[in-house]
Amino acid sequence: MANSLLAARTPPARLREARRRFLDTGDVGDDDVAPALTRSWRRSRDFGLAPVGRFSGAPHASAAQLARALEQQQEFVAHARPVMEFLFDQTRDTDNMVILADAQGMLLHALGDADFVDRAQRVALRPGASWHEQWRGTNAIGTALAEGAPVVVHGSEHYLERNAFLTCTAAPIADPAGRLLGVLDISGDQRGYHRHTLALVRSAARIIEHRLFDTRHAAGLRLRLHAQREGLGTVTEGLLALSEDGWVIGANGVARAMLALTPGSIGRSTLERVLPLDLQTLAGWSRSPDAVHELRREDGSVLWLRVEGGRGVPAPRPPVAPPPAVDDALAPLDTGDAAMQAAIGRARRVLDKPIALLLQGESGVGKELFARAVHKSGARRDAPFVAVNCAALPENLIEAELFGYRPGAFTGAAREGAPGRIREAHGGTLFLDEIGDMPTALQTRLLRVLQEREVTPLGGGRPQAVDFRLICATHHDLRAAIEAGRFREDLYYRLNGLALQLPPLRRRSDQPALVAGMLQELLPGRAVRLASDVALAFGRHRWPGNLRQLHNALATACALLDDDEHEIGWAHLSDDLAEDLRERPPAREAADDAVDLRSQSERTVRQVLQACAGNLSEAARRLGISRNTLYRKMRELRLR
Ligand SMILES: Nc1ncnc2c1ncn2[C@@H]1O[C@H](COP(=O)(O)OP(=O)(O)OP(=O)(O)O)[C@@H](O)[C@H]1O
Repeated sequence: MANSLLAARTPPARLREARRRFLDTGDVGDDDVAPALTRSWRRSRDFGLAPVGRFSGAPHASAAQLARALEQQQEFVAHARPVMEFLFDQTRDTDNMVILADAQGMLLHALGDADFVDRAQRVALRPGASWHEQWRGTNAIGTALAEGAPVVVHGSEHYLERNAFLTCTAAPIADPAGRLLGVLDISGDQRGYHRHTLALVRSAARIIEHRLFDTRHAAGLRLRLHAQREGLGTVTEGLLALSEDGWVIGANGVARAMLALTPGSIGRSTLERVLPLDLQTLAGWSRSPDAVHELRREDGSVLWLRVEGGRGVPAPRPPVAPPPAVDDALAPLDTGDAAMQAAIGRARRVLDKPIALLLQGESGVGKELFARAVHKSGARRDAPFVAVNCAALPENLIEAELFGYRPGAFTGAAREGAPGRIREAHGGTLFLDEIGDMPTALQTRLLRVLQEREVTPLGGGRPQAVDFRLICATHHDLRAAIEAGRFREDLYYRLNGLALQLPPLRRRSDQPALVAGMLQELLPGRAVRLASDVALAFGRHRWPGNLRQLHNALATACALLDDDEHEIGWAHLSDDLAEDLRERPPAREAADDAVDLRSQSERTVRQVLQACAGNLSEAARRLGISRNTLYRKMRELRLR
């Protein structure tokens, strides 16, 4: 349902009165004001924004930052552009702009009527500007993101008075795994408001979601669903993608609503769980892709569906050709999860460039494996890959291990000396794991090596030139370590040419594919799979040890499997894992999200405080919050 914040529902005089009362007392005092509008005004107030008077400013991406954002969201923007052009054609000469923003509210692309663009420029409706509510208060882009639903924000519903000349309509766009990608918006002069704009923007957002879905799942088994037979093939149909063994691996917004799927359940639910249909029947239906089938659900309602793709059925041509498959050492790590795909795509772009990579992620997510794959995919692949775990070595040995030593440099040193791991990596890649655990004295030496590209062994001697690609990994928050004085800030910037975040297993949408890959590697040539109840329990589990834990669990199960067995059941699992799996973790997603939000907020506050060299008034201004709110946040985050 759209959250219409429309003034049309609240007469202008009542809205003005409600706004005045809200600004005076913090309460709208009018039941006719849409709850979504009240929520958004409250958020705007809590961000410390001043509704009238001088605009306190908002971040604007540099040309390079915008180019990087566009590159990262290439697929999203490519699918949105033609739809935006169509929309622009529909609204041409009506003083309007069509705008695409990312999930943080940054404008990525805009098309507009020249006359209106001039006025819009003054409020920064141009690519690179941020329209997150944090900076601009109630506005269609920021509010659609905050509410996760289509909205119209008209005239003085905007929190900032300077935006009251606008009428804006926006709808969020999600990827096939249900993750928010951004927002499509039409903004224009409020005098030209047209009630049909909301329907137009919602349909356009759905078309973009459809295009993304069809491209992402072009080669797989797809279901088109609708409550009415005639609805199939329209933008109101539900779309579901299935893996060959029956896991739901994608669903558009309509299908998610229809089947009560949360984004977190994609990759973790089987076909049988969401529809009264088994895989065998479906496989039969997929042989006649034009046939329409009727399905009666448990509650008596009827769904019509069409099955496309899958084995033996040629998939229809995708509307836009998917990017060519790359056959490098990183390719096997791409088993379909969007966050992994993004990390792999970004790593590929810097493969042979002198840019240090910083891999971040929980223990066991595969950081070292990723680093090895980066090395093997680049031009240095035949030179050494040298891995040093900074946490595993005693402090007094790391120095000798890394930098090498001359004969007799210290008691217990090898007689002939040692070149050190850094020199061993010459020509190849140096991988420093757990870099956050490196003692500060050694951080200074490492920084010097990185700056001067030469190493001086312990015990003296001539510096030796070294040339290596640097990849570091950590599961610590290095920014927090900098704040705490445990990590050198200058070194951090040297290591962090490009930071890549590898997702924890519980957040990955490709668990079935990962399991299948690991089983193939553990028992090559044997078609072993998980029993369906074990697979479901795996899908629900938190996996605190991530891929390492999953791999160990499967290795144990394979060892316990008889030669003639093909299914891993409860009996093949270690007792403690089976016990953990049987316990359903309560409200896991919500708890995770709360932690994520907290760390995101912590990061932003830290960054801004750092950028303002501790000047709290300036930091509060840049964060768009009052000094008191900043004090409170700092206390909550234990920053003071
Ligand atoms: N894509 C994958 N396919 C199969 N197994 C994997 C994959 N990624 C990781 N693993 C398994 O997980 C183990 C841990 O991976 P890795 O050492 O790369 O993680 P890490 O993030 O560097 O861990 P830590 O932070 O503890 O050093 C590997 O030994 C391997 O068994």
